[in-house]
Amino acid sequence: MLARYIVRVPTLSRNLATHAPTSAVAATLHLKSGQSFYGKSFGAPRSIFGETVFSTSITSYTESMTDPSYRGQILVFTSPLIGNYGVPSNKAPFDSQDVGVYLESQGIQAAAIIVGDVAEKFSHYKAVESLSEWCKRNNVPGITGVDTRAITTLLRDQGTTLGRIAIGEDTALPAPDASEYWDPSKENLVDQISTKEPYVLNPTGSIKIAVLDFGAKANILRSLVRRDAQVTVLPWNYDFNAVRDQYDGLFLTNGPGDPAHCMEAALKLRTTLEEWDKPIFGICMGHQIIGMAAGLDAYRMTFGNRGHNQPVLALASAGSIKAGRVYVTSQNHQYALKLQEPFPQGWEPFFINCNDSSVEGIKSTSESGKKVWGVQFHPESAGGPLDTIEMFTDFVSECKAHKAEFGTVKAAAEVPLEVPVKRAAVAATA
Ligand SMILES: NC(=O)CC[C@H](N)C(=O)O
Repeated sequence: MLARYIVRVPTLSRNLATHAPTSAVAATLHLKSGQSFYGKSFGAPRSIFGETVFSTSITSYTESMTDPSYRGQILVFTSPLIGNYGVPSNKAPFDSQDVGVYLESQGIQAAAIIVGDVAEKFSHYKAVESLSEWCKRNNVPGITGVDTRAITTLLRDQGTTLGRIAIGEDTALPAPDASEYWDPSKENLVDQISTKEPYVLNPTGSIKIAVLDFGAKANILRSLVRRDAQVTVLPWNYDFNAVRDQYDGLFLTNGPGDPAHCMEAALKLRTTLEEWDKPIFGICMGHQIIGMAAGLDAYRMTFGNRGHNQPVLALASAGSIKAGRVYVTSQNHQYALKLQEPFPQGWEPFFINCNDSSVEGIKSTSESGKKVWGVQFHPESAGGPLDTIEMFTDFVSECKAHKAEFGTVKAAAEVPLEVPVKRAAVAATA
């Protein structure tokens, strides 16, 4: 009888037995601005360079670290204890209904992580390894035992700063010269991470959405697939205009680095906006590209916004979004669109950040006759709140409505495939 009152915690006891303690190997974070922070190494014993940023998220370190937008960045977590629920398996069955991974991409994207106190013991029913073991397997270094509040205060005041993580023997070396620091914002990180070849997810979906991949988080693709969209993922600089009429909508994803490297995509999108009237939705980098195509400028913020608690005020209503409401959002960005007066013809601000008044969204005006939205935050969360997840439903519904009214027109690119067959058939019967 009593057995049913006994709570069983099998994963806890198993993990406690298998988890190794943090090494006593020294690790140092050097900042280009001259400060150094001394702690202990965990994860891979590898010295690296990167751009030092902080995130105020309390949970979801696994999702943040696999978010391709963190590529090249040394991620400082302000939450003092990280790792206590371990790391789940990243394997998900590739059944065309899902996207092949459980987390946000194949592996860890951040260059390194910095935590106040890494949890050596972890407990979660899905956990298969510790944060430290996962970092080691992915060749990603970590530092624990440093004052992350001090680092965060510095970064908040002086802005995102280039950094160097020195591990073990390298900690005896002097801090690098300013000229030695690697600056990821000088590189086209999107080109490194974007798919090289187009591929299709959920081929039986009821509407066809093309996705320009700037470094897509898996949950963006999942959020479309789960709304019954057939998703064609295209390289970031793909000539979408050549095939656009095969699709019922266009989606532009998040992505790492400076959006200026993606001007080529923004210019192509300008043509799309001029000549194509189907729904378009962009998130984060995708939103910045839409803004640049619309004629807005993007600028580098001091320390950006990274965290899962960013309040944004809706300035306009559209679909599930109601003007005047505040939504709490998940964010990870360093750049933003400049608020300008007046806004380009046919466009209006959609959301504004309640903390720093940065532009959080833009949309086409109702007079423009278009259905185009971009948001700086992440409605798909992973991690973070789902306040704005219905924006995906809004987008898919708009694509379906457009298709119901006008149908999907076959593109010129498809014609050569069909025309010879039809001609041959006609010739044979003549
Ligand atoms: N998450 C993103 O897409 C970020 C966009 C861009 N890399 C920025 O930092 O602003």
